[in-house]
Amino acid sequence: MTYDPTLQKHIRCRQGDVAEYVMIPGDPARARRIAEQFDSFEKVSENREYVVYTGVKDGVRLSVCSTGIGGPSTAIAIEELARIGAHTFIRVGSAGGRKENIPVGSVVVVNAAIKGDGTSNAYLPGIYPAVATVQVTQALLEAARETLNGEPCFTGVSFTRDAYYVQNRELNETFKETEAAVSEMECATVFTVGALRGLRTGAVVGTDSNIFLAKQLTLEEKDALYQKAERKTIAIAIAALLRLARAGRD
Ligand SMILES: O=P(O)(O)O[C@H]1O[C@H](CO)[C@@H](O)[C@H]1O
Ligand SMILES: O=c1cc[nH]c(=O)[nH]1
Repeated sequence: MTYDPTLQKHIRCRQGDVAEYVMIPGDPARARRIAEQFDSFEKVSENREYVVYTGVKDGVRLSVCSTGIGGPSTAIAIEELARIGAHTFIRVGSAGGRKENIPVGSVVVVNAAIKGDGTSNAYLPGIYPAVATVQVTQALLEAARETLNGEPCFTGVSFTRDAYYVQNRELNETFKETEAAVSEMECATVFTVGALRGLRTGAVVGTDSNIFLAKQLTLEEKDALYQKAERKTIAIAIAALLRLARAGRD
């Protein structure tokens, strides 16, 4: 077998396999649903939590790579994708709403993250903020305006954390007074790895729950609302990447 130094250990992709513009959902099944929105696509690889598709949408080459749950596997995906040519990343995620005015099934463009995870802090000291790239956030907001036809789109900070089933009541209450809109497990890593490696990053999430709502829904009700939001997040992320690709990288 010929040795290919560009073959990446975890995502099992090599130079040429992925586009410069990549969507990075956590869930491998969502990666497939994203690729299905392209005009054409092929599965490039599948290994562990990583499944990679590359295709074309409106003449623009796009890829999608699932990252699994949490910072460690997400950082690996971004590092390896960047080594084979990707430079602009949009996380297309799910998240829990963290404000009473954010119903389940909402769309939220995340512009920064609280570094409550381990991975972002392993990359850069805690005092360095996790912030999305301005151009990517702008493109997401413009795409949301164009795609949602007047339906609401929230913007705010994500509380990124590692322990899904641990709630820190005190922090939750403190963050209620801030711009923290959602909680999830990858944005801080995405933004921090991007900052350190010279990559452009952004995020759009659909909410699948909200611990602050007085009336809690059943899992089935939440799933149904999330599915609708997910379709919107996918449309927004694709439209944003098309805008960014057409504008070129400055
Ligand atoms: O739906 P994804 O993108 O995986 O995102 C959220 O869902 C997972 C937890 O259920 C975590 O990865 C969290 O960040
Ligand atoms: O981390 C997450 C992801 C989705 N929904 C949540 O409530 N938390």
